[in-house]
Amino acid sequence: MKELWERRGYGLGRVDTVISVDAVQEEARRLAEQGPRAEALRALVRGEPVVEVEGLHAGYGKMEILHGVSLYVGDGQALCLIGPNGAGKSTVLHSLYGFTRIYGGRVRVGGREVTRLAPHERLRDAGVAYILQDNSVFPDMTVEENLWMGGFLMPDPRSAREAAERVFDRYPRLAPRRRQPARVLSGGERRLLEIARALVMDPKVLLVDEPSIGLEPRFIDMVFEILDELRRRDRKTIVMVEQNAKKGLEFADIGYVLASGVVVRAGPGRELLADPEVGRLFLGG
Ligand SMILES: Nc1ncnc2c1ncn2[C@@H]1O[C@H](COP(=O)(O)OP(=O)(O)OP(=O)(O)O)[C@@H](O)[C@H]1O
Repeated sequence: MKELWERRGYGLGRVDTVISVDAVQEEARRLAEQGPRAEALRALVRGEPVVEVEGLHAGYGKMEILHGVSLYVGDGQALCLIGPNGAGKSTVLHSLYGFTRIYGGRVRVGGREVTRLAPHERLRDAGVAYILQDNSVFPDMTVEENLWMGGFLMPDPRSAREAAERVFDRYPRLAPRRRQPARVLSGGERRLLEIARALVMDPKVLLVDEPSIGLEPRFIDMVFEILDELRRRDRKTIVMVEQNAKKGLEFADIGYVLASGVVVRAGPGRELLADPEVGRLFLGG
């Protein structure tokens, strides 16, 4: 109790806060007990997991947001996290990339322990790339400069440019725009550029935060087609958060429902989609 109190950073003497911290802890424990066991989550993976999260307690500063999250996803598989606002979905991605403080548990990628690695080490050494939610292009840089930025951890600028050329070859739609500032791109092209930039380092794992946010339907379909090809053809492992639960679960091999920092349900994406309880809570009945 004292430890959680300190993690949450509350001052002494606030009896109401003591009760609420206890309540949070109790609620998380209750939800976790009813939720799926680690073995059941592990069983959703084909073969060896590429990403393995075990009993993760993580948050920001002294505020614990995830209360013992386990997560497994394999080669060429996509896992989609859904759940209410504030459930901690983005915090799971942040923790996989090294943006959070970890209080307990561990994260392994490709069999390698990365729990304590910084984001740049996870990208460079473990092949984990993070595609931010919403507009993260550098608007005043050209399209090709944006792509070069994706190779900022490469040993020299030439390798970054060569890798960027390979990405241009793959997404010819970007090539005619290469010398234009990224700000002139449409919303869909920007999202494509964000994905393309993450691919410059040829990562194994793609963390994708809200790929459909702010896009028109035809661009949403384009983005999911690109992700599908990356999963099937390139055998990338994808962990995504998606507010559009229907779209996300239709796409994902594995779906997790997160609530109050705990995994409360999990299953093959389409099975979860058909789950009446999930439908009632997230799909409007
Ligand atoms: N960088 C941060 N620093 C401090 N607290 C944060 C930070 N990012 C998120 N939080 C807090 O963590 C909790 C979980 O937020 P998170 O964004 O992970 O939830 P989410 O399930 O992704 O929600 P949403 O669907 O609204 O994006 C919230 O209480 C939020 O205020």
